[in-house]
Amino acid sequence: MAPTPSSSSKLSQTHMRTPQSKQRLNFSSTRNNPQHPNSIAAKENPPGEHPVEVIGRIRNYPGDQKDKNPIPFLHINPDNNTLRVRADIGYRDFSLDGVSSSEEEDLDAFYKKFIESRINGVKMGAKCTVMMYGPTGSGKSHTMFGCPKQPGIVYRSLKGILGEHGEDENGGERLGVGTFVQVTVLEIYNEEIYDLLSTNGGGGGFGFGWPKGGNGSKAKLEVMGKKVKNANFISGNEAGKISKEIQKVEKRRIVKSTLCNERSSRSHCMIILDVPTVGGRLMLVDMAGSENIDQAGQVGFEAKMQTAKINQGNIALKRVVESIANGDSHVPFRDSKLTMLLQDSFEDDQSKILMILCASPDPKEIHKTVCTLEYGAKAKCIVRGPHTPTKDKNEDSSSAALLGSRLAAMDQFIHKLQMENKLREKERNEAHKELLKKKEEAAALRALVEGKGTSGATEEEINAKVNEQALILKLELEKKLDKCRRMAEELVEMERRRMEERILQQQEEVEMLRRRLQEIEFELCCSRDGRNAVENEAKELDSGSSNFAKRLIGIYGDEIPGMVKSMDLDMGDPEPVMHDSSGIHPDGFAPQFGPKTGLSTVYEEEEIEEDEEQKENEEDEVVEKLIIEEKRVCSSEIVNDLRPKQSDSDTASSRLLRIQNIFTLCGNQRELTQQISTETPTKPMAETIDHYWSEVKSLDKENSPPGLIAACLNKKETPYNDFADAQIEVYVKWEASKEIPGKFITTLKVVKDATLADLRKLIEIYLAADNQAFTFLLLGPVGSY
Ligand SMILES: Nc1ncnc2c1ncn2[C@@H]1O[C@H](COP(=O)(O)OP(=O)(O)OP(=O)(O)O)[C@@H](O)[C@H]1O
Repeated sequence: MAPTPSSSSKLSQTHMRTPQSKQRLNFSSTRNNPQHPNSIAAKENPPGEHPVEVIGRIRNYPGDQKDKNPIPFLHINPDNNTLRVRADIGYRDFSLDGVSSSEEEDLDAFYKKFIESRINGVKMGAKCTVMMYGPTGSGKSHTMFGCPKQPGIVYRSLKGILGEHGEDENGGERLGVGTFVQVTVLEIYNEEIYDLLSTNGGGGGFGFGWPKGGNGSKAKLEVMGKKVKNANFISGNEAGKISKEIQKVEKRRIVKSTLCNERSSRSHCMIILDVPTVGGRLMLVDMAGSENIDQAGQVGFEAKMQTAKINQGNIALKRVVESIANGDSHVPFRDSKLTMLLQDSFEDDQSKILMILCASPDPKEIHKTVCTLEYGAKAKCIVRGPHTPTKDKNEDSSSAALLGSRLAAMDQFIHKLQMENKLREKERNEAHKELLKKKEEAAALRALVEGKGTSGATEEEINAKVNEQALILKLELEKKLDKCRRMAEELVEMERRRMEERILQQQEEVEMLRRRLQEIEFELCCSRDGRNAVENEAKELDSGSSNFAKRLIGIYGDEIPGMVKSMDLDMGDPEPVMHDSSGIHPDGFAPQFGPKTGLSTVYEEEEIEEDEEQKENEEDEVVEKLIIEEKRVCSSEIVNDLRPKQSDSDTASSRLLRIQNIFTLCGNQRELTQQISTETPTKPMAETIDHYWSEVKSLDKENSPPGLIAACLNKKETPYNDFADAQIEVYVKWEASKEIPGKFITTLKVVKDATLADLRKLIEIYLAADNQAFTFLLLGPVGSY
């Protein structure tokens, strides 16, 4: 912690002596007062000077009180130096060095009128003490510190010494390169001195009356002689920065609400502003309110004691002033900390004191105002006596001490400047290096840009290149597309050829089958009609496949005995005709034929009257439609048994009869099948079931015959035996639609409970055309044909 210039120097502490400490100030007694024209001193000695100047400052009415008191009791006389206090019984004039009303002169005007000249003196090395004296609420702090709109004397003085931006206020030449100030801020409270710039709290706090949000406890300082020891200070040459610091610490002052002032300063505040380069010193003292204990309205012993202690400084100062003014041999400077610190201000003949007496215009405050003015008038009367040789001798030693102090402060400041200079030098070097680096980077970038500019292509060239590349890519793409197209065409062609080959192959197979069929038919004819017939058939077969169909008609054209000729009973088709057990068709069409092996399904041609060419074509179609499968042969006896009796033309009764016959037939067949199916189903049988299963799978289940589907589905879960048990074989002959003419014969397996509708569905599946209409012609047990 750096000491204040005055306290840091041991020299100043030990050797500094108040020049006039051993010499009484001449006071204004008539006898000794040199100002008095009749005084002896005036005759013998040159007139002494007044070390204390007194200015009256009348604050404006607080709030709306002005309206309530239209007639002011304080009146400034035209000479501007006399203040008249009016009372009911008369008036009293107080002669001062100046009077100012804050209503007429704001702080700026007041500063310029009464303070500025003294600050200029400090700048030149003079010493000046400005102290605010007056009762609480009279505007002391306001005048000293001001308000945000109007800076007080403290800040204006700083600006006056250092200038706005480190230059002097008038914007002229600075007072040498080393013009700076050192500022110490002290607070005297309860007869203790505290360092408001200290934040470490070495001296402990008060615990009473601290302002809210204070920066913690303050350091307590000791007084050595007439100076404080180890006080912190702010040094610098920028008024703004220092002002900000003072503003901060000023808030740390102890304030308290009193009857007289809501935020009453309960302490004396002393701002010591040294200008080491010239030895100037400005002491700004904002004194606590000068009211007495009762006026302060404090209650309680402790509070009263505090008020008493606060007043101790005021009372001591009052006594000092009176003592000096009276020419007493002893001036009680040491009665209070305040007067100890102000001793130099009174005794140093180069020091001037400006006492600002603050007064309120409120008539209620008249008593305090009069007291204050009386006090000021006394202080104004202090006259500093002429110098004596002894004093000169003392002055010399004092001057030496002062010089030593100044030199120490200068050394300190120079050291500080050197450090700052080094720091700035370092920053400058770093900035310079950074600048060089940036320059290099900029040069490199420039070179890059320039290089690109010379070697690079123009925009048109770049565009042309891009277009060229795009064209190449497009051509390549088109080539690839062509290739793909060709490949696809080749593939299609290949596939087409393969399909053609397959068709040819299938045609060959069909041809082979046709031939095989012819052989079978031939064998069949041989077995039935004998050799001649066989020869005839062979001849017919040789003559073309159309004869095959013709022969089939010959063979199967008649209704098979025991078969039902059905006209789709469910759909109201023409009624089927039932054969009698003799196997004779009602039309006399159906011939008898015995058990036989052969086709389960054949296509019957009805008309073979067309010309040869047409016949050949139709034969080809018929051959293609042939479905050959192995067929089990049933005995004709069964058919005979199952065959219904000869039907008559009575439609209703014959229909009922026929239906009954069908179910009888189916029932008989079921019995037969049950007998047969005790054996394990043969492979063809299993294949047939599989065939139906695959057919049924492709069906739309909702529209499928329930019995059949059930059977087929059950077949999946049940073994063949069970499935065979559940089925019977039925011989069915039907006629397809007119679009696809022809008759079909086949044996079908149906479930035992199947209805004609189921059978119809089965045939639809068989035809693989759901929408294809057809008509039942015959229905009967297997082997009945
Ligand atoms: N000239 C003025 N113009 C405007 N307001 C003023 C003026 N003088 C004082 N005041 C206001 O009056 C109130 C009391 O003033 P101030 O605190 O300066 O009195 P004080 O003499 O310092 O009192 P204390 O001794 O109790 O600290 C403050 O709110 C202050 O702003």
